[in-house]
Amino acid sequence: MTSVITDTTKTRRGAVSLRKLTKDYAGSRAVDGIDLDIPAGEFFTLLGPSGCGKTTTLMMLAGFVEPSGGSVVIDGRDVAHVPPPDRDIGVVFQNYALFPHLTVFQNLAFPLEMRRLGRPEIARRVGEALKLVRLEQWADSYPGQLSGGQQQRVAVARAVVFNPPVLLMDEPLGALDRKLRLQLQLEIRSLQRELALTVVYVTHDQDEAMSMSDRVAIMREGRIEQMGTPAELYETPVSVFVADFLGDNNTIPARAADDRHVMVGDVALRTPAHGLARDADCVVLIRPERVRISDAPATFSGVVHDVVYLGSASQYEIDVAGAGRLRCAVSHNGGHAVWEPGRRVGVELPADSVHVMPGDPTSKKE
Ligand SMILES: Nc1ncnc2c1ncn2[C@@H]1O[C@H](COP(=O)(O)OP(=O)(O)OP(=O)(O)O)[C@@H](O)[C@H]1O
Repeated sequence: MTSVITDTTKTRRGAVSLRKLTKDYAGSRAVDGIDLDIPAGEFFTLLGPSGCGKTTTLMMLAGFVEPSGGSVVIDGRDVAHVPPPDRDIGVVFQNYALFPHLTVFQNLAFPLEMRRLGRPEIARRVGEALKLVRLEQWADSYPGQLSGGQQQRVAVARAVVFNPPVLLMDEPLGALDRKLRLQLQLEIRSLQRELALTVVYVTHDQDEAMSMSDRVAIMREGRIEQMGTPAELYETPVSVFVADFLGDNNTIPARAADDRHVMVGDVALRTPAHGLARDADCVVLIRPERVRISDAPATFSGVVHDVVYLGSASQYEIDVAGAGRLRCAVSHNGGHAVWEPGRRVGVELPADSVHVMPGDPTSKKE
């Protein structure tokens, strides 16, 4: 027997577009004119610090929050003012939101009854959805009899049981412990691929965003600061905010010299062209794993302040003249050299690993 759920998704429904989407709350702007195109079948994540407008954006997509302006278009249809049940969108929240007095089967049947499907069809679809999340044997249990992870799998099954092309998820794994979270990340990703769903996912956890998403939008104060694949965001951040939000980062105050150099203290550091005015204040960004240290003389000279053994790598803190205290991660490929605190080392900041930008070096992720 062919699956109703997988059959109909082959048509690739689920393209989502937001145009100048805005939400004002009593004089303050929570979402500030967001433009976004998410192709059908993409796993797209809104990532950002608390209060940046992720949930408000998602709720406008779902229809639970009325936009102050702009449009929400799904497969060419503007749904900005269409009630939630008529949008054909599945939603999963952090706090499962299952009906405690209904069995797992009845929870899943609910959205199908709302859509007035017949009993045999409901039984078939609920069976398929439970199979997808491997909970067939729990059909007659109540949510309170299930673990947190199982309850969230029921919530996911309930959100896809009526075969929506778009699934919205707001911090769905936030209440679970780390091990379970990693397992459910994999399960959600494989379910998304199997059903060819468009997923719009909200999280403030950068690792979760990086490991699950095709593309990520980093939000800041109601706007999208940068959008791209996880690798694009990590490798070529457009701002200190993005670089700080995704992964660890050294932020070094500098001054523009010419098109190919910036001054870090007294040292002229070669960098890619950056187009800053001569003598302009700027910052040099470099990831800890890109900082090179050695016993040989190098562009910079530093003294090891501290070293932490992390198993696969050692993390050094090095006081570098003119650059301040830098973090440097040295991975252990087989053996590894250990530089003790107090040891003088040569430090290189390779030109292909640094980003130079105007910016506020005090900007830190929350
Ligand atoms: N119902 C509301 N009434 C007034 N202000 C609101 C309301 N909902 C959200 N806000 C405000 O809008 C801004 C964005 O909130 P939102 O919940 O979308 O952020 P978020 O990025 O999802 O944060 P978090 O990760 O903490 O959930 C915040 O300043 C918040 O205080």
